[in-house]
Amino acid sequence: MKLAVLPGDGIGPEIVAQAVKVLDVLRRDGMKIEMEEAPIGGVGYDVAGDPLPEATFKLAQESDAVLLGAVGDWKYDTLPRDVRPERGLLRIRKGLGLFANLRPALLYPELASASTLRPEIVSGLDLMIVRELTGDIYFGQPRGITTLESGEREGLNTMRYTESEVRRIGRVAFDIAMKRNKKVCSVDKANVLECTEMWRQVMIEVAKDYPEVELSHMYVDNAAMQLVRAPKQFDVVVTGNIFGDILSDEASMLTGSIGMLPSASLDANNKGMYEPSHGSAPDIAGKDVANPLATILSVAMMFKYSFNDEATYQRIDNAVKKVIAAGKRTADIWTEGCTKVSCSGMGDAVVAAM
Ligand SMILES: NC(=O)C1=CN([C@@H]2O[C@H](COP(=O)(O)OP(=O)(O)OC[C@H]3O[C@@H](n4cnc5c(N)ncnc54)[C@H](O)[C@@H]3O)[C@@H](O)[C@H]2O)C=CC1
Ligand SMILES: CC(C)CC(=O)C(=O)O
Ligand SMILES: [Mg+2]
Repeated sequence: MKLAVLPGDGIGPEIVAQAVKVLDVLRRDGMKIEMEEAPIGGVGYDVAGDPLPEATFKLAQESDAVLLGAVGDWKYDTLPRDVRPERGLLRIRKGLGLFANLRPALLYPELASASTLRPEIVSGLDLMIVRELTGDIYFGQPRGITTLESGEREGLNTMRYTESEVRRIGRVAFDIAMKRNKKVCSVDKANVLECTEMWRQVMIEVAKDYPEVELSHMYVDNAAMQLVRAPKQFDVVVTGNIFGDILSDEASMLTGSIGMLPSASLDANNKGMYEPSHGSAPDIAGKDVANPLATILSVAMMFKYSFNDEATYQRIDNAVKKVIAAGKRTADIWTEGCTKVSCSGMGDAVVAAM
């Protein structure tokens, strides 16, 4: 298999290096994996004047899967919007048709004490956020900052979905629910946003093809509250791009840290880009302290979702479980009595456990 490796900015290169170590173990054991690195985000802008250089996009298109670190740094905030690092990320997602973003929030039992919630509220937590990734307010036109005739500025974004976009992410969520606990909660703001009122109508229509699955609906403000009140009421949560972005960061803290939340971004044929749910964390970049487990677990997801290789998924996941059970923790999930390890130390520990 050919993988495009896009480390990106901030902690991106540090965490991706640990995931590559894991891939190297698989290679050592006989798996044929070819990896090619390319710039994206701020680094892409620095070397090619574009946060998604043409050669990077071509490599991603021609590869069987993409491994991405993260993009962004405060130093690019003054650039014109079209060349900011985050636009490179939005363009590669859209360009590759990666409309389905799976973000599993799963609590490893030994990390209950690192969760922001009491152990009895989170123990056994295993929820799957299915976030639509190529529509919504992140992509809707018109957008921009303009000056009105009155002289004051107006900032504008457009929340927009077509029926077919909602239907296809709905199907992804219901298909996943069929393999889990047959429960889908669709999160919207249908009481005030027409875009999401249509979202709700379509989810109800999709549900008719899945009579075994129980569909519920929740407004996003309530969902944000319920996630920290009683998160185990959820199994599969399906929602739009912006709500899913926000709720998945919130859900990550139930598992101990955003450094624990992997993700798969899939197209209609399960070709995918695998990336941690967090950003480039400029505040800790270059210090070898970031948690690489979300990225390593994203590699595990790559085998499960793009290569249909459950055994390799399990091998990586079990190695992570072993390391956590052995008490090794990066700073973000460290609690009293555990052994603090660096980002590279965590990568080495996972490799040893494999
Ligand atoms: N997928 C991506 O590439 C994303 C990029 N961004 C970009 O990242 C930059 C920073 O954004 P923030 O809002 O600060 O979000 P962030 O997710 O980068 O960081 C938020 C907080 O979580 C911590 N954190 C994140 N990942 C961690 C890890 N693996 N281990 C330990 N701690 C970790 C950071 O140190 C920070 O305190 C911005 O330029 C933003 O646009 C933000 C989110 C996603
Ligand atoms: C930079 C954003 C568009 C990405 C983000 O926050 C995410 O995908 O979680
Ligand atoms: Mg986000």
